[in-house]
Amino acid sequence: MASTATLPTKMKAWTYAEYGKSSEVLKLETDFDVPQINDDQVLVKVAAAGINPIDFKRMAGMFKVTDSPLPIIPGYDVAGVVVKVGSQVKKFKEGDEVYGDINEKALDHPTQFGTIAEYTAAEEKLLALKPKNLSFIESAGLPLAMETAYEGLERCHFSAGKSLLVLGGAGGVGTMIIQIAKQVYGASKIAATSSTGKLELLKSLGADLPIDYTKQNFEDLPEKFDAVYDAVGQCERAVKAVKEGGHVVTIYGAVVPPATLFLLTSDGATLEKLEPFLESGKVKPIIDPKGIFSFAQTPQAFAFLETGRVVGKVVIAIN
Ligand SMILES: NC(=O)C1=CN([C@@H]2O[C@H](COP(=O)(O)OP(=O)(O)OC[C@H]3O[C@@H](n4cnc5c(N)ncnc54)[C@H](OP(=O)(O)O)[C@@H]3O)[C@@H](O)[C@H]2O)C=CC1
Ligand SMILES: CC[C@H]1OC(C)=C(O)C1=O
Repeated sequence: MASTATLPTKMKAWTYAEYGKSSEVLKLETDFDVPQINDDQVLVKVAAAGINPIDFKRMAGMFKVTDSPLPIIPGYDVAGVVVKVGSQVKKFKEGDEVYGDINEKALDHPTQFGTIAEYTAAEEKLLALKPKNLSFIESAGLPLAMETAYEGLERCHFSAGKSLLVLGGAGGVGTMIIQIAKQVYGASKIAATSSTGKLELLKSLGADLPIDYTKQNFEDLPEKFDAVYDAVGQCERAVKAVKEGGHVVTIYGAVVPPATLFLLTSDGATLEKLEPFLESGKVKPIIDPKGIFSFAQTPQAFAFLETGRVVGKVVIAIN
């Protein structure tokens, strides 16, 4: 048990005390309180933090009604080392290398103390042991996007031999949807959309039919799909591409029946379920070649993610 004397009481953290654009409100604090942990939580020394669009949407105040109080440390995804465990914690001990999305419900009072900091706290049920073959940086980019990809396929009742259309195949979620549909579920055929320069990436991930949305409208194709997973907010068009009796899920924007919108539930058990596919390399973390930033470069990391053109993930190396 680390004596509390060996743990600092203050830490560096990127925070915002008002809602707004990341370029205007993000500030580096050097004496932020290290989070106190509850009995069912662990304290993690952060090695890397993954950022997601929810981070800058929340920062803009899109979800302030159900948010935690300001000032907020952004960041949902973490990879790091357990340095303290609560009295009820069973799964982890000090020194364990862990990762996860620290907010069980993305919009229901996400924690004030996010992951873009030297330390963060999380319920043990939201975390899993980091896959041994992946670095902290590779792992930090996985949790929220991979859990969203998996949950959406589950909600589509996806299964072996079925066909899938992915709208937005090159992003953090889309790159996971393609791989998981192929490697975990055994999809018979995967079509996915991106702009011209990312089509080869889609094929490398397992897409049989990459669709260049700058040249083709997927809904005009004669082929229809057992499931359509919309990760870009094109629900009205998505429902035109599904087979009779098929399923359409969306994770963003207006919902058009029979599609359904869902918000992911963060769960360490999902990470554990997918671990064999990560450790075997069948499912790989996809980080944009320009997507790794230092702690000091956090504003630049957000600026890059906010372009909406990222391939896979953006990750911030912290320790
Ligand atoms: N409901 C939920 O639980 C969740 C919702 N989300 C939301 O889902 C969306 C996707 O998240 P995430 O993958 O992290 O986002 P990213 O920022 O990683 O997505 C970037 C990618 O989107 C692609 N893209 C943008 N527009 C289109 C388009 N019209 N057609 C096809 N591809 C497009 C880009 O490819 P290109 O440059 O080729 O256009 C780019 O590679 C976000 O709005 C996010 O807020 C995410 C996670 C959970
Ligand atoms: C309503 C979708 C919202 O929730 C998450 C996690 C996002 O990224 C969103 O846009």
